[in-house]
Amino acid sequence: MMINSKIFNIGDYRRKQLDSQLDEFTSVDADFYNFENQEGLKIRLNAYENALKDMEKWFLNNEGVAILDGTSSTRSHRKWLLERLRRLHIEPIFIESFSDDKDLEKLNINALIKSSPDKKDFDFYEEKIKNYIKFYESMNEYNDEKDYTFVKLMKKADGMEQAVINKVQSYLESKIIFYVMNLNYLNPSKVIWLSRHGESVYNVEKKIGGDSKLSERGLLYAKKLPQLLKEQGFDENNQMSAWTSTLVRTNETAQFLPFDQILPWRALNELDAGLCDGMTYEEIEEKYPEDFKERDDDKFEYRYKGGESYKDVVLRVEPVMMELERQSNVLIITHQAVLRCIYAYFMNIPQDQSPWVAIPLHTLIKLEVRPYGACKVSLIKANIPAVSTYKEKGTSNVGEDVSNKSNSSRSLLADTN
Ligand SMILES: O=P(O)(O)OC[C@H]1O[C@@](CO)(OP(=O)(O)O)[C@@H](O)[C@@H]1O
Repeated sequence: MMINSKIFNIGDYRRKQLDSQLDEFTSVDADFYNFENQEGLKIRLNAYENALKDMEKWFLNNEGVAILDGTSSTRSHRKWLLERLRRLHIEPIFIESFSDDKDLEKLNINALIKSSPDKKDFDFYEEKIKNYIKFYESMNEYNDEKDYTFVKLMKKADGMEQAVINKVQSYLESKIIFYVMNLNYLNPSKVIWLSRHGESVYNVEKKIGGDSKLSERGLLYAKKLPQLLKEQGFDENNQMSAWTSTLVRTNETAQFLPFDQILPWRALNELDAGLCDGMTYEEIEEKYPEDFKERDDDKFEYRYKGGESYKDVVLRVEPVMMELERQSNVLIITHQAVLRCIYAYFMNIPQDQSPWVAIPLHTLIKLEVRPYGACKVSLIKANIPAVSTYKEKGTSNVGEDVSNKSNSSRSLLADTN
């Protein structure tokens, strides 16, 4: 949403603190979360103090949204926190998520075991939750919190889903609430599949933009795509949908998929190259040398004459990202620039670097999204030759066939978090 933001995770501060106190880090046990455990309470308050100090420093140089990621499940803690924040002239929104659904609890714990830096033990998390519940005071039940800005999201085992929103006072707050209401916050793990369209006639001719058909090799990729998904364990009984752009090359790539739903989105169309649409990079360099350089210097912000910038694309794909937050088992077939934006969102890649991520043709990308921001990437190569459409900074060369080169410096970072 183009809003600068930073996460301050209380668990990280707690771990840092304990790490320095102990010779070898041993994670806390579940009793640490018992509010009668004075030692545990002290350590956690201290972690909050340290996070707030860093947050204050961050706000000196940044405008935006700081996310204080910690549990504030009692009225007294929230009161303490609110006072501390107001002293720093920071106005908080509290976010509460509530569920009494045991199946969801299990799902969450199992996901945590995979990716949390704390104990990898089911009983530990069950015990920790029990300790929290003992002292839990929900936000909308107490009059003394009527002036707090908060959103409480509820998902009950009986199927009831509700949101309570209190005292929203600014545009930014309403944007944040819109965002969190769209998050599938209680279902922590999911798989998203990404792919560029098959090689297009324009890709072969080194032209950008346009609305050309697939090349012969591109069509081979389209035919192979269902098999690639199957080999990855995609189960035809699972409800799976593909989202494409409205352009011919992505629709042709999706044509052999045995899915119930294939949904074309205009928002997934390729970055609009405006006056340069249909040209090669060499032609652009020759005809508009200043623009060509300007784009290389700041590719994220540069807007083609009569066209778009990467920044414009990020804003335009927002509805797709919001919908994606709710979904799992979606295959998105789109274009080089749009895929970079989507990939950067999940992989936390800084804006200025995102337009330079190499996303090769004829490669299926599997993203396993997990809590703690960890995301596992696997690249599944179709082994069908294709040109490269990657343009290095400072040159106008593209077109080399890189489909069989693995681990080249240009390939997208695999298996990072
Ligand atoms: O931002 P750069 O690196 O120019 O990449 C975007 C370009 O990628 C291309 C291919 O060169 O996309 P596409 O995936 O639709 O084939 C162009 O149409 C588009 O202008």
